[in-house]
Amino acid sequence: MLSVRDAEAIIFDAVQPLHQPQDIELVDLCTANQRILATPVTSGLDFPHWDNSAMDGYAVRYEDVHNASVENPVVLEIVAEIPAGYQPQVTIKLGQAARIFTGAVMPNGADTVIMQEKTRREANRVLINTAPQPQEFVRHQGDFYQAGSQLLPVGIGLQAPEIAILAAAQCDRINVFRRPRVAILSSGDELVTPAQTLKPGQIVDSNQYALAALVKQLGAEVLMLGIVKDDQNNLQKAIAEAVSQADIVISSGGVSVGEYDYIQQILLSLGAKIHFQAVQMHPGKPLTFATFGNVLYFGLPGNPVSALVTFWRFVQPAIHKLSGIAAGWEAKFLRVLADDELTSNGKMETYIWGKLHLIDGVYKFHKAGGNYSSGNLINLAQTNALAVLPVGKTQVCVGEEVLVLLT
Ligand SMILES: Nc1nc2c(c(=O)[nH]1)N[C@H]1C(S)=C(S)[C@@H](COP(=O)(O)OP(=O)(O)OC[C@H]3O[C@@H](n4cnc5c(N)ncnc54)[C@H](O)[C@@H]3O)O[C@H]1N2
Ligand code: MOO
Repeated sequence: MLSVRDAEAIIFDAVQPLHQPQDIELVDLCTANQRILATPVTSGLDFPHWDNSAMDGYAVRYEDVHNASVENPVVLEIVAEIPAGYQPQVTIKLGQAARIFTGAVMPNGADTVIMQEKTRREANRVLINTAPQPQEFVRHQGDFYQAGSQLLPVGIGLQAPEIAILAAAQCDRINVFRRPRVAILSSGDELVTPAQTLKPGQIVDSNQYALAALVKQLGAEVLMLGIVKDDQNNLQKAIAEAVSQADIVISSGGVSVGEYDYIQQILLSLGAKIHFQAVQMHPGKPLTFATFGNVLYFGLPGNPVSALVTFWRFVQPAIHKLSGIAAGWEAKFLRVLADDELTSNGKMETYIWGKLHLIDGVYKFHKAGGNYSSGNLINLAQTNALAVLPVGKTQVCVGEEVLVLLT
């Protein structure tokens, strides 16, 4: 059976990131958070724009103060006060200083700033009682970056620091990649919506709502296509429509070997390339992955926990890669200590849901209590990680290191 690692490689290989010109859209800086930059950003200005003070204090000539000490303070005449935001009009001559504030432009003649705490003010004179380093507390024009230098490359995720950089560079409209469009449908005659009255044998479609929440959290657009009955015509129509509208189609249910599990046949009849139909993992073995050109199709197992585990392990990284991010789309694993004994039959890569607790600065994995069934949603609530036992590993003891996937 296909290993999880090989399945992941097949999926990544099939993902074509949204890098075409038609995938680029212009957004306001205020709505750019979490978007992916689509064109590089270059600075039009040096930063800092001018030589300026890094402290509230006095702008002086180093040659005046380089021998200052508590025993031999230097007395300078204050000839100007320079608040931030103004162009100084004076030139500081020998024996002179300017009162200056953090961020204010350095006046001509001055090359060093003495911080306020190292001085004593006496009317229009200042006593300097410490020798500074040459050019101390002056931020020089272009120290941080120069006009023409690239500030941000294509493919990075925009968060607070990048947004600050864009604002400082006066980029108030930014090219980003459009959000991936993800269509979700649930298949099964037994399914009803949460609002419908349950008849004997029926089950509420919870997968669609959970998957939609996960897709939205990743910043992608969701198209909820509802419940599709296990009828070949209905399913064929629904999948064809989903493929025409979306970059990724996710269905859940109908992928194992039951008589009514039509999905594989339908995918083939619609011209899909089916890459695999099972993965050596538990839960989640009956996972189908197919492509229609650049459109990805994930047929997730119907069992609610299996649907979420396969989403976290495979669909989430695929959405990340598709979104145009340049690096770091892979599933993220942490090495932590097990706080419970974890077991597997050793035949499948086994995913055990639970919670990471931070104890004395060390993350410990505590498995969820109750019944571990891929049909039982209840103990998945409030979990934040999946411990992963590789094929062949049947037991992880308390205190042993284990790899966890953050969810
Ligand atoms: N003979 C075999 N039977 C099964 C196998 C197998 O290898 N051989 N694999 C089992 C495993 S493992 C899983 S997982 C399931 C996957 O089955 P399907 O993907 O075909 O899903 P369904 O049969 O449609 O449903 C399974 C289960 O999940 C419930 N379900 C389905 N959709 C939803 C939904 N949208 N929201 C909530 N719950 C849903 C459904 O009612 C069933 O209880 O197959 C095993 N069988
Ligand atoms: O692999 Mo299934 O996904 O156990 O319920």
